[in-house]
Amino acid sequence: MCGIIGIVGKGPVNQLIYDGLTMLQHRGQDAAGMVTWEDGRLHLRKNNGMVRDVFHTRHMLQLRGNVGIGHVRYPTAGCSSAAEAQPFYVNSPYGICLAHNGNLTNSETLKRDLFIEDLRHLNTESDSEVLLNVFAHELQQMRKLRLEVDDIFNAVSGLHRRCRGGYAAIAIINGSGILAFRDPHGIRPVVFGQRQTEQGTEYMIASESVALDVLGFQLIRDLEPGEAVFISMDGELHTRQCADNPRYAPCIFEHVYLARPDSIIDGISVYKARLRMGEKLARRILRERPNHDIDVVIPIPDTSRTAALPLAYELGVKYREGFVKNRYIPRTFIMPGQAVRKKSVRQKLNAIELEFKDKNVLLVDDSIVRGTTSREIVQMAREAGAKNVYVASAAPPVRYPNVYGIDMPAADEFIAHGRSVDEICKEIGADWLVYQDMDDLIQAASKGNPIIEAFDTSCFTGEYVTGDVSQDYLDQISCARSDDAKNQREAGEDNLRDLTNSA
Ligand SMILES: O=P(O)(O)OC[C@H]1O[C@H](OP(=O)(O)OP(=O)(O)O)[C@H](O)[C@@H]1O
Ligand SMILES: NC(=O)CC[C@H](N)C(=O)O
Ligand SMILES: [Mg+2]
Repeated sequence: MCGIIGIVGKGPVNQLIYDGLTMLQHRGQDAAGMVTWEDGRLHLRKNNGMVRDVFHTRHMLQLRGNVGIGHVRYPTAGCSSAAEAQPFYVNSPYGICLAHNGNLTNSETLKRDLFIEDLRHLNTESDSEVLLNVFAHELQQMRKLRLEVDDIFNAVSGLHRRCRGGYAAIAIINGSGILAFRDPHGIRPVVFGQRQTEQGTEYMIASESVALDVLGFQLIRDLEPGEAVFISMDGELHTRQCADNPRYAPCIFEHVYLARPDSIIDGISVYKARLRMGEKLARRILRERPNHDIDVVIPIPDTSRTAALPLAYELGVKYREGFVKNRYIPRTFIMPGQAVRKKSVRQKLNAIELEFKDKNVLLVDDSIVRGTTSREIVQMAREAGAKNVYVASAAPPVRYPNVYGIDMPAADEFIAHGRSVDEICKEIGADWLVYQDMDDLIQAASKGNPIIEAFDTSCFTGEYVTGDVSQDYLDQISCARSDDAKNQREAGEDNLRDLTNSA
């Protein structure tokens, strides 16, 4: 769940893209990048780090032009090296840069095809470089010096036929304009909007509408599954459905955790969806424990706060912010490696003792994945003097890997894997644990837009909307991307760097 952005403006776009990327920072904290276009030249800056660390004044001065794209990365493929930061660039045909949110599930096959049949070299392990090269190859097939809009859309159709998985992407094609497309299930989000200036209309495309709001763009709409939007360098907008069998099935985890609450995704207010999750969870609690003895509801900041408030209200119990969040520690779930995640939960959250002392507290989180947060937090609540510690999760147990752009590759890393709810409760050290029902979660999201009848719920149900995720593939990613595998790889990379330095 990286963040992507693209702007065709009437003046310099570097500061707009920088500001937009900071609004999408919650989608990727590992690396950031931006490319701008100016009279046939592409200016690129990307590196590991948060947006504020990657772009310094000297870089911003270089990022000239009225058209550009940007990316914040949370790796789901390859490694976390700066070489895999995005946008990626390919010089032929035309000069293209691409920023990708999602994960391809057939990238190994595509890599082979690209090398053997399309004679293309890939320089990293990133699936996004694969996506860019597939697109570049499809465009090259047109054999045109000057591209027509239909050529570009036909290339996207060709890409849809070859690529599998989740992908929302924005590309800049030298001399032509900016293109965005969304996979045929619309798994990852993309919206576009416009704003009027004295020089004419400016267009913006982004992962989440919050980036448009803050930069003063009005939301036009979401891209539909399989659809593409193209905005020429001089600001003409075109859209086309490019997939043969598009079917809406967006990722429900965007509504649970990934997206900001002030975004609207596929016509659904994420904020309202979370409020409904809280209400539904309260009703479940009342069904299971009509005579509960909860004294106070305490959210686990940040994401669960939206759901915890209506939950407390429905229960008729006080809502108290018993944990204070250190605003300088970012999201822990998307940090790379268990040791840093665990340490960061302690640095991030601190208990206010008086809200816990001698009370039966209900701690509310949006989701429990590896259990890093809940294990620590339950212990902190006890240390703060709580009498009984209950935990409620606004999403059902996460038991299956995600393969569409969330880095949850190894089922045995999830606390709910192979455990009953009672066993999970024991594992996190709580006195009682309750999860949201799957149907309630789907209703909480779909009520915002009844047109969307299906969601990708794979991490809860093991049903993958693309219908082509084999056990073999799941075994492969578990092997390649588990925390252990990453640790080993990173140790190897350090050795390599040392060797390189000493050479
Ligand atoms: O069970 P776990 O593996 O710990 O994952 C789940 C936790 O991680 C996320 O919080 P995070 O700190 O990433 O971000 P937030 O501040 O947006 O809640 C999420 O909101 C849960 O609290
Ligand atoms: N989280 C994402 O969307 C990741 C994009 C891409 N698969 C990468 O690893 O860089
Ligand atoms: Mg959290």
